[in-house]
Amino acid sequence: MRILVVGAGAIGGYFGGRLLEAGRDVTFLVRSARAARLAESGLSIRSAFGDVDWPAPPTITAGAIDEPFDLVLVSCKSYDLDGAIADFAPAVGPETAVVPLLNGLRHLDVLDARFGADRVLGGLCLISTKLDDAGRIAHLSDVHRLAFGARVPSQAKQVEAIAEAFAGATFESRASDDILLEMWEKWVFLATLAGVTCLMRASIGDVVAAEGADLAAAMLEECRAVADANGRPPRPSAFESARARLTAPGSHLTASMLTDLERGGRTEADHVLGDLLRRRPEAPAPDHSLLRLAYTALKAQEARAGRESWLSDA
Ligand SMILES: NC(=O)C1=CN([C@@H]2O[C@H](COP(=O)(O)OP(=O)(O)OC[C@H]3O[C@@H](n4cnc5c(N)ncnc54)[C@H](OP(=O)(O)O)[C@@H]3O)[C@@H](O)[C@H]2O)C=CC1
Ligand SMILES: CC(C)(CO)C(=O)C(=O)O
Repeated sequence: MRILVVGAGAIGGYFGGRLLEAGRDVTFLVRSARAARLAESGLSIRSAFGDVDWPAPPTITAGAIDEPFDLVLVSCKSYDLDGAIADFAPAVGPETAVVPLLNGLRHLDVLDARFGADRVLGGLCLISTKLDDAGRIAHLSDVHRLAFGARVPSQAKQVEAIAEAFAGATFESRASDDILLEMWEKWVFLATLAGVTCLMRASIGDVVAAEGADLAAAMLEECRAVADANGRPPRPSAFESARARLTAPGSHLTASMLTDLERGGRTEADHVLGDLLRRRPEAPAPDHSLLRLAYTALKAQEARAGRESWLSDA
């Protein structure tokens, strides 16, 4: 199976690197700066499950793809999706499976519109990784799970082939019977985690220590209500596990969005929080929900960063 990993960042670099390590046929679609760094320093993963140091991993840049791949793993940020789609489109042929690993759900509509829903499977990952200053992938948690699954019955054979390709790599992979539900469940959890940890600029344990566990639980309820209204109520076990993780004393858990926010870079606020707000059947009036507060806080930081960079350019 020829696998194209779109982006060799925190997620693509981790799972792509693990697949390379397991001997799979992997190529990374990268932009010029990342291509140069990978050519010079290689792909490095630092993880409790074992490090990877892969000198000069196979890379390709936009414009050089001249035939379809069997699997395209999409691992860019949501705000780069349109550009990435334009770049990897030549890799998608009639038999290609596109598996996105982004948080949220809106990307499915975007990918469906470009490639057709029968090309686009569902996917998600549970892991915490970031690129360190040297461009290495730092794996920060003791979890590295990837789930994928068919959204239409005709994708069953592709799911089998992907399961076979992923088996034996150093991460947990699983074909899901209801990947859309799992994506909603992760979104409900993640939107709360991102909302709470970005608003408070602190870990879950810090928020609990400040007697804010009830706020996390209340935001989780707001997110669950959106999933319910969209016909995808989280299963009780998934919801209870989310609530326990979001209110756990001493927990170091934060969302990857907090790392982006603290770096002063862009965040996926629109994709993760804004899209959830948009999917509410009816907004309260006036809308003083916690979800809107968290979204507005992130958008205000974006506005501030834009204004400050405009001032420093002037
Ligand atoms: N990090 C985490 O712990 C987790 C992240 N996620 C989700 O995974 C997704 C990816 O996040 P993450 O890996 O952290 O993000 P990163 O920013 O670390 O990586 C994204 C990569 O995509 C690359 N990219 C963007 N556009 C293109 C393009 N046109 N061609 C080639 N490469 C491109 C970027 O390249 P360049 O270097 O050129 O900018 C960057 O290296 C997000 O939706 C995130 O929410 C999900 C679970 C956990
Ligand atoms: C919650 C977590 C760490 C799980 O993978 C995540 O998806 C993120 O922070 O972006």
